[in-house]
Amino acid sequence: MIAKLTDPERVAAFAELSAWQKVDGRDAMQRSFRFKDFVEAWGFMNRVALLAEKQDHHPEWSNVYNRVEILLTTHDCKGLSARDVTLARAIDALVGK
Ligand SMILES: C[C@H](O)[C@H](O)[C@H]1CNC2=NC(N)=NC(=O)C2=N1
Repeated sequence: MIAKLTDPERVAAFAELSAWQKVDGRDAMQRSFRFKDFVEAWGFMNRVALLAEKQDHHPEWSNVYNRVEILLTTHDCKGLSARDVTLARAIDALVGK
């Protein structure tokens, strides 16, 4: 069973992943992305989907035209874990931050 992040790990994670925000009422992190159009947004989602499969860790997300909302949390521990940090880092690397 994967462990939830400790308080110091949580502080470090949100400091490092500064584009990600805490979520009201859930132990999760979220980030919004905006692209030129749907094709760009969909291309990004394809890349994230491949990362997620490779990491066996899957986002909760939605898309409206050129916007993509991603929420990361770990269902296995009902909260944030190191898996979310790893996936968030990889997603940030896809968009160059
Ligand atoms: C069986 C499979 O490895 C698990 O269900 C994985 C798949 N993807 C997952 N994704 C997320 N976000 N949380 C999980 O706990 C999780 N568990």
